[in-house]
Amino acid sequence: MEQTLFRGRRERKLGEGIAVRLEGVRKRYGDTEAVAGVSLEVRDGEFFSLLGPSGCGKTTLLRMIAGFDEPDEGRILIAGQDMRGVPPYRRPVNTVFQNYALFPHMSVEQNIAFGLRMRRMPKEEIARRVAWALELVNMQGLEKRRPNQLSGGQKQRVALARALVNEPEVLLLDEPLSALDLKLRQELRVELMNLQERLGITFIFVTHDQEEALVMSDRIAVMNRGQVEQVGAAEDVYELPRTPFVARFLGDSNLIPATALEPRRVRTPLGEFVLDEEDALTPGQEVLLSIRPEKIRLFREKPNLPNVFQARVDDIIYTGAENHYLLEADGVRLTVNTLNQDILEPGHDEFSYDEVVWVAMTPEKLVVVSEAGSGGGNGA
Ligand SMILES: Nc1ncnc2c1ncn2[C@@H]1O[C@H](COP(=O)(O)OP(=O)(O)OP(=O)(O)O)[C@@H](O)[C@H]1O
Repeated sequence: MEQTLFRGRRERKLGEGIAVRLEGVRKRYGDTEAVAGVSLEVRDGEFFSLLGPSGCGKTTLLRMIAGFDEPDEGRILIAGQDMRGVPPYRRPVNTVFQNYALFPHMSVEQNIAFGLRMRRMPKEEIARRVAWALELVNMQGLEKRRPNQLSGGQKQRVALARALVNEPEVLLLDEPLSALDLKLRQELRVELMNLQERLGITFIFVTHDQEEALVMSDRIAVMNRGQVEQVGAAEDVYELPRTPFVARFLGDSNLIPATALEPRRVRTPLGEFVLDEEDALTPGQEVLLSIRPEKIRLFREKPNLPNVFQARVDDIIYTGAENHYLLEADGVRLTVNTLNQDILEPGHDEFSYDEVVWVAMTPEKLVVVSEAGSGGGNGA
């Protein structure tokens, strides 16, 4: 099995084993199928994210791994053990919640020590572990404070320390950064990543924030309506989305309808395109093609490239670091993002309103996304 992953383009070696395995897990609340058949494997030492919009079933899935809820169908295995009927406190996992869930009447130290006291650990061992956990999250010196004397970021550090002090095999994190402001969130992202790398604990991280998932994760499972639509390394799910939902949810995407003429040749409203696609199409097949706004290239003169056509600049949005061009061609609207960067020749991308430009779509950046639910990249 391939064990080398890249996070932020840094090579990471993961363990051989499977920390958490979900097999056909389902959960229904009345008429709502919150989790609709999820199969996944999370590797030992992996930073794994469950990413999806509100209501897609992320929290329900996490709660079932933690043992706060049981699946209606399917199995959850942690470190190879079937968890059916195993209560939360007997599972080798701990959870960090969005709202910290600290005990308000206890000091930082007492909050962190609570789980260890419940397990009747000797006093010296508790003190040693609490000191270790405080140092881990940079909270030394604040051990006597109460939660209401802490900032949001500090509270979340205490919540993290309280979970880590139990030395779980798997740490479950349910939107732990979403209550914090952007700057703090960005700082804590880096801290969390470093901590995870240092401790080697498996993290399962729930978020609806695509950037957070892309930055932090070894792999991401993109969820929609109780199902996993695609699993892969950040670059894979971003560069090669397999469903229209994944293409739209992770960043912006241009979706173009196409009909296959040959396995790697399609007809679109913009002309005939060649594809560089692993899985060949059947002639007559109707698909959607996805291309990211920053992968489309614009030219003044007709370039000698495949998949070129002309379009009119309908609107230009200046966002500081980028220009967003809204193009119109044969009834299709496209968004193109270009960087305003000094290393590029001046004037290379300064197109004007109503200008007719040449557009090129590199075959390897043009991805076939099958309709969701039609077998377009699932689970495991
Ligand atoms: N205890 C419950 N009783 C009834 N319905 C529930 C319960 N818990 C969750 N649901 C429903 O199940 C679906 C999935 O909810 P879940 O909380 O897992 O989604 P989520 O992806 O975590 O969303 P969010 O990001 O908003 O927390 C939703 O439609 C939700 O309303």
